[in-house]
Amino acid sequence: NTDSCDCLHELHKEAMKAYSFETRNTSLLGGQSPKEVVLTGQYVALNVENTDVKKDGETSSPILENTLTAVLSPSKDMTRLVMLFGPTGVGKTTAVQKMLLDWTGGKHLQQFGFVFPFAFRQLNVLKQEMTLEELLLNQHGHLAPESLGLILQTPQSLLFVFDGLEQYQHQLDVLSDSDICSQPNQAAPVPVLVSSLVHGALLQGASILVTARTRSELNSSSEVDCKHVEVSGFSVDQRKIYIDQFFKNPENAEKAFQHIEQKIGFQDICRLPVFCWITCTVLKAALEASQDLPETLTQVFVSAFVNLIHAHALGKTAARDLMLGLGRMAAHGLQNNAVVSSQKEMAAFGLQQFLTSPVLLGFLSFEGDPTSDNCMFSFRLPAVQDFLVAVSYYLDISEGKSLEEVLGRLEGRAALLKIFLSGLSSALQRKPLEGVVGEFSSDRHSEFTGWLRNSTEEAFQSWSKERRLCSIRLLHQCQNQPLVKEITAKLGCSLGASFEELTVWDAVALNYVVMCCGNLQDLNLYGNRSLTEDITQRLVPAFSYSHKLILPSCGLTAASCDDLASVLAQESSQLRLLDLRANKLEDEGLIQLCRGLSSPHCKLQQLGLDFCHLAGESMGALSQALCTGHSEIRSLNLNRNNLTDAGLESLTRVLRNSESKLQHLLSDCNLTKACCEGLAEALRSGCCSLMELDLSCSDLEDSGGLKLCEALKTHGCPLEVLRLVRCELGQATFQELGSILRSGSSKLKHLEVGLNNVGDEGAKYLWEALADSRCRLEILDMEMVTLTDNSLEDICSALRANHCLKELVLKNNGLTDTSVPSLHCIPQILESQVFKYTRSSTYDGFSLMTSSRVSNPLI
Ligand SMILES: Nc1ncnc2c1ncn2[C@@H]1O[C@H](COP(=O)(O)OP(=O)(O)OP(=O)(O)O)[C@@H](O)[C@H]1O
Repeated sequence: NTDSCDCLHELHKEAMKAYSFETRNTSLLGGQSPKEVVLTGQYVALNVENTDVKKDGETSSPILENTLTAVLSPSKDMTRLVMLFGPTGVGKTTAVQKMLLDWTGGKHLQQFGFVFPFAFRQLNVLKQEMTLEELLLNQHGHLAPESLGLILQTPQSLLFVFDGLEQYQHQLDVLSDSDICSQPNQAAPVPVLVSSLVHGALLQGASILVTARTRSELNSSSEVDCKHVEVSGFSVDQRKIYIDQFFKNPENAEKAFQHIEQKIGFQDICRLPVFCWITCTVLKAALEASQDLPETLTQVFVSAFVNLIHAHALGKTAARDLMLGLGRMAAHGLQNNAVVSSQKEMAAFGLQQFLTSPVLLGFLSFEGDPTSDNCMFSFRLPAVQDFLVAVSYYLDISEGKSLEEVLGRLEGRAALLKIFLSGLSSALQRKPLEGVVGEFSSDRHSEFTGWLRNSTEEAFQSWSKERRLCSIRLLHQCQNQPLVKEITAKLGCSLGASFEELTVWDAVALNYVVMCCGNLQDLNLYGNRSLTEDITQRLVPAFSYSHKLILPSCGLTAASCDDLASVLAQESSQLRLLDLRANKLEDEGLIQLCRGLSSPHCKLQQLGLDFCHLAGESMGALSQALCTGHSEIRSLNLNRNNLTDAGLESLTRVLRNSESKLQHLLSDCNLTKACCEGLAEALRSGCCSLMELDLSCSDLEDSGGLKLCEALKTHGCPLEVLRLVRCELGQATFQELGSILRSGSSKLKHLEVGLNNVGDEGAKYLWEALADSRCRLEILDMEMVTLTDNSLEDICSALRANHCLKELVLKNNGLTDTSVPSLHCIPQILESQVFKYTRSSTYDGFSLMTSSRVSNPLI
């Protein structure tokens, strides 16, 4: 018995070597036949994602074959059902074909004595009732009827593979008990046999592998152990392997790979092996003919379609009719989520005349006689459908559907369609296609251009980041420089793509748009966490065309600084403001950036480096760059770095340099009193142009504070804004500040000294100063300096006497109901708009600190 079973097993394996899930021929839009891919060694191992089977410690996505072998390993007598799913063209059929051939060759799935492959599409045509044994004989002619009893005796050793669930015209639902077929020799309709197998009623313990385009949740009975495995398509590395194999010529392979990675593939489309096949075929033809390579996705599809029509020598009228018929089929499929069309529907789409023509196989897949009622037709790739809908929009004005109608019917599923509509709106891009199908309608062209103009403006005024990014992609795809320039001019030459996840292809699109604009005011990429080195490198052209470049929280590291430096050093660079806040540049990054800052071409005026993980080491390079004589830097923000006193000391070189234009230095950076000596000296040097200095959050203490006061007292000290918040200052510094403000020699207009614990006594010096007519202070921030109601009288008299102050911040002090209402009664506070704001902010802070002790004075 065992011997005969072994013999049957070998016989079956031998026969399965010839089996093919699909009999399709290689076609431009469909790819190579899965079997050919495997037999010619073109198969690139695929990975899986989101699998129900997880292995501990696995970091990268596992290889598909290993996962399937593992998940199908029998553990108990329960039927195992595995759904292998992924979008069309991702390689499911090819993968199961590979598994089958591996099994026949003794690799993978060796736990099974017999693997029985089926294509769902072929099961549709079996209308008569039959037994499972007859079904097996029908599909696998090499089996002898008398051997089946023996083979089916041990279900655990059997694997049934069903490919292409979406092509199946029946459901796989659980059957009612009366409908179930439980015996291999019991006759039933084929859908009942299949469902009974899948749900474990027939041949319990057998394994079932089903492939489907979407994750289908089978309404399975409890006896079935159902697992899902998702095919994720080609990663970048796998694309590289595929392209190298495809081209053979390494130079062309590299060109094609770079071209796909940088320009053409996007929106995940190049994860699909079938897309790689189409694109490689088009690129290969162009490279061999020494033609220009397609620059956009639309150009790839235009080339593919033109090649197909040429290959079948179709005349213009026939080609146009074919495009229109396929366009109707595509629109019907997209609108109704219909995967297959019947022969009757094909006639309704106007494709009757093509049913017997070989050209149809170039665009569609079908099995058997295309004129028979049973034949079902489908597209191999949804992108082909989108392209056809776009082509027929421009070709067919007779049906009168407006663009809004066409897009509206597809609701959120029109992204790719818009790409093709935009691409085909370009005369240059559609020209080769017009050469074979005739001219596109100019009315349609105007309608689309108007729509693009409006939708782009709306997108950039909206909060939707997806819409903005989508607009950038559309503008790139249309390759229409005057139009892009006109639209961006209307947007005030300001582009924002904040909080996006820009891909390499988006970077290409963004570059194109900025180049068309020529002179961009702002480019705001705030919070683009994905600005990797690779992407910044590609964005160099866009960066150097921008006046203001906003890049906070973009995940930039030192690796990107070389590219940023090259932007600054470009002779044509327009950059005036560069905001790099909250990126982990570190000293290494800043040192590289300094290469650009010291270039004679650098025109930068404002540089934001706050919270960039800088320590003091890079300050030497920075001060050297700012002392070059041609530096235009006026504002430097180094807040929230760990500069150290030595780092700041290096920077004081810049302040002493008469050619430096630095006016604003923000460096709330954990400094100590040790930095004050050098700083004060620089401020007194007479060469310093610094108007704003922020040393908040540094342990300056009175000894540091007094040194700074020395500088403030010096005639000609340019400081107008000084922030010394939380600097451990005491009354001595406040006394000195008060006397400087009263002296009338200081230019100080804005003073922030909050979070220094000086109390009423310390603050008193500033109230006295405010009361003095020589005090020029306009803004005074005294948040949380432990004021109490005892200061009330001083504050009131200072405010009554003062005529300069515009804003006073008293948040988070110990003022209570006793003082706050009196403050509100001061005429200056009541009259001035700014005071009104300040008044409420005073109350906010006040209530925050002492809400348990006061009632709301404003009620
Ligand atoms: N692993 C692979 N290596 C090389 N080429 C592949 C691979 N997988 C698929 N292809 C190419 O992509 C084409 C489409 O693949 P396949 O038919 O297997 O996709 P599918 O997921 O079964 O699609 P559908 O859901 O439409 O049936 C193949 O004809 C082949 O040219």
